Amino acid sequence: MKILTAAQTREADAYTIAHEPISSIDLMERAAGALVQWIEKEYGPEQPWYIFCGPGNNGGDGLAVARLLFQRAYDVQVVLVTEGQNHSPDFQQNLNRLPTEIPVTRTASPDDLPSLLSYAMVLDGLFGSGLSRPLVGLHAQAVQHINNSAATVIAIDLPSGLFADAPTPTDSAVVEADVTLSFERPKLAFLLPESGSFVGKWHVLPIGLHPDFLNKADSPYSLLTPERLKEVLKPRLKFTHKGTYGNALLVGGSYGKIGAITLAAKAALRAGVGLLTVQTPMVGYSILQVAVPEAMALSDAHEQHITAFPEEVNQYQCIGIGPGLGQAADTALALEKLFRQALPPLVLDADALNLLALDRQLLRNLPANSILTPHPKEFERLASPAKHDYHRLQLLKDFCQEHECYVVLKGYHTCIGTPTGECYFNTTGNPGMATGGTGDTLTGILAGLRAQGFSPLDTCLVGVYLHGLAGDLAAEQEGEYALIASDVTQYLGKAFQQLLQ
Ligand SMILES: NC(=O)C1=CN([C@@H]2O[C@H](COP(=O)(O)OP(=O)(O)OC[C@H]3O[C@@H](n4cnc5c(N)ncnc54)[C@H](OP(=O)(O)O)[C@@H]3O)[C@@H](O)[C@H]2O)[C@@H](O)CC1
Ligand SMILES: [K+]
Repeated sequence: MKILTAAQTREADAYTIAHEPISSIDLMERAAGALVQWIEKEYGPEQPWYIFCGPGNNGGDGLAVARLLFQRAYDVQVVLVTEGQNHSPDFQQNLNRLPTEIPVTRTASPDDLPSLLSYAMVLDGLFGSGLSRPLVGLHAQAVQHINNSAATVIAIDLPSGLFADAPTPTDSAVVEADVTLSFERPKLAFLLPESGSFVGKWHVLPIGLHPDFLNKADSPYSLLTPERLKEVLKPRLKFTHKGTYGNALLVGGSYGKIGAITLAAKAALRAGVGLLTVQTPMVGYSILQVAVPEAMALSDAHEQHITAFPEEVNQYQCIGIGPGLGQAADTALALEKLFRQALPPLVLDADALNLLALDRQLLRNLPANSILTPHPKEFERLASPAKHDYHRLQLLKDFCQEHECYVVLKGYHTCIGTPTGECYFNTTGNPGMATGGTGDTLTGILAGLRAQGFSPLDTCLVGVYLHGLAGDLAAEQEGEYALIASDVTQYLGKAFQQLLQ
């Protein structure tokens, strides 16, 4: 699902009005209808609803919703924060249509703002995608007033004060929503950590924007949806054997960190790889044989860390390097030597990335189409420090293009960058997965899939989605607090089943 900018959304709006065709006021009515349908499903008419409206079409949506909820016997009142501003035509028309029984507060100063009880519902229709500058004065005070209350806040389209696709200056006033109901597509701001925290749970409400426009719209940003993955992940075929599903090599572990490579190994097997070999330093050999009997073990000559990769690397269809690897000087030398050979596809994580960051020549020799799985700090060591989330996205696109690689930038909405400059945001996963070892399981999954012959892009898309989904299924049983990396691996089978259904 392509993510559109605020400007593209306006174009989609205009295109729909011209080509469906539909009048602008009817499109607003359709949007309001979608909001009300969602609200009716989730909330009964018991609580008082305070509908905050700004001067533009976001406020117009709020007014239309006020009328529709009133018709459904909801207890609604409207709070206008439009003093001294021109109303948009559709706002004005919906104000004219507002039943006279609905109380309307026209706010001229903060004293006019109604007190909001904890059980009240706030519908935030102050500003949407037409926000042109940070909120100040009475608008900012209205936002603070909402944020200081314990009321449940539902934002129309996006939380007021938040820019849809550009950095919102820190300490500017932004509504802290519990729920955001976004028309047709999510906004880029929802998917990034600095802005996404204002959004709460978000849902996309289709409002029938013209498919011709949506299909043609050009955007580097997409949301990962299961529909796309179902085309990639097929059931296994009759008469196949372990040779059909690839031979993966995982290299990592060091004294005290054999657990990391063990976690990766288990996940690679659960991801369906045909054969798995794991190379660890000597200290890991017995541990691995006991912990993962399905894998073959290779021992490095060194007791505590990796000093050389196997000679015959081309018998493998993918090499995953990094979990627990450490940053010893002779490990770095081994990596350098490895990169001088013709190699099967690579998945690089953790200390393999840190070694790349320390040696720019090594980074320049990175084989094309490698998959890198940094968290934001590791990524910034590889690229450069980011001033804000949007800057980090730009760095991601630049880095993937420059090094012809795929970067899985891990986070709440993990973002997969590609050599062609596209970015795919994941929607599975939960804060329970913010715990040691879940990154190692991801490396294992990716190496396992890549060895089975999935393209680097499909490997990233399927692997990242499944990893998050397994975490979600695990959290349903274990809860987010108690979730550990092994649970993710344990639920990987169920995640596959869900995706294959
Ligand atoms: N496309 C769709 O899918 C559909 C979209 N729909 C809805 O339309 C919404 C977008 O509406 P919109 O363009 O009228 O913008 P909106 O956010 O209401 O505000 C604009 C007004 O605010 C003003 N203003 C801006 N910044 C300000 C500031 N800092 N402080 C003070 N004022 C400020 C600005 O004035 P100006 O910048 O000119 O001073 C202007 O008057 C969208 O989010 C969705 O809810 C649906 O109805 C139908 C389908
Ligand atoms: K809003």
